[in-house]
Amino acid sequence: MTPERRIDLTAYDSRDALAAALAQRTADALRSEIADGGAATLAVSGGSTPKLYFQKLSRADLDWSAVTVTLVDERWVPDTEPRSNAKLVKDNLLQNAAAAASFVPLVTDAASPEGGLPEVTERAADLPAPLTVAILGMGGDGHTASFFPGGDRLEDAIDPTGRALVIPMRAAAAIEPRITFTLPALISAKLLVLHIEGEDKKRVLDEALVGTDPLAMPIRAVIDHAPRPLDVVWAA
Ligand SMILES: O=C(O)[C@H](O)[C@@H](O)[C@H](O)[C@H](O)COP(=O)(O)O
Repeated sequence: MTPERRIDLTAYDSRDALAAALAQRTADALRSEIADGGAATLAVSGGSTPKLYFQKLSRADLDWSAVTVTLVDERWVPDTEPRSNAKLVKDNLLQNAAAAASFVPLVTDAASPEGGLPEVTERAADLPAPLTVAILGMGGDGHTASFFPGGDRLEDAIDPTGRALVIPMRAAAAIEPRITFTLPALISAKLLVLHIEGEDKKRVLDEALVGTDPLAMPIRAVIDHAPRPLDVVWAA
């Protein structure tokens, strides 16, 4: 029996309204965590969707010096490259008030994510667990993070019982070699949100909700194993 696939979808009238609301929710969660424990962690995705959200969040009034920002996943390229998620975050999120945040990159000087894995694992392990906030995106093939269909380490990455925090990933659709937080690391976040925009992505989500194979559409692994209905924010 396929587990009932449950999501909690919030549709916004505009991408601007979505970005403002998601920035507010993120800031509230970070403030609350800082008030409780003195520090907070935020893991964000790359790609084109989150740019406006980053720009709005960068102006949030909170103690950014107590926040560590990292990435849900990364392309294994220098942070000077246009394809770098670290570059996207530095150019759009680590600006304004958020410039005071710490940033933990997922790329090292190693030639490959496999070679850099020990150091990246150490960086991830040094972050307070669980993540305070993790913001996921989704590709048109139903990938999220670097959980790509056909990925060489996909089964390990989406194993809900896996012990690895981060894992290398190679897949035709990924273009570059990748490094990604794993499913257990992401679904344990105190606030986990899937941020998608456009009619096409909504159709991809609808398809993911009716099918069953997480290897075919890895977003299904997040939906199936998240400890509560996956929080989805969408605007046309
Ligand atoms: O490194 C990445 O590309 C992301 O982490 C990836 O998982 C992204 O969220 C989706 O590919 C959606 O990307 P778009 O927002 O560009 O559609």
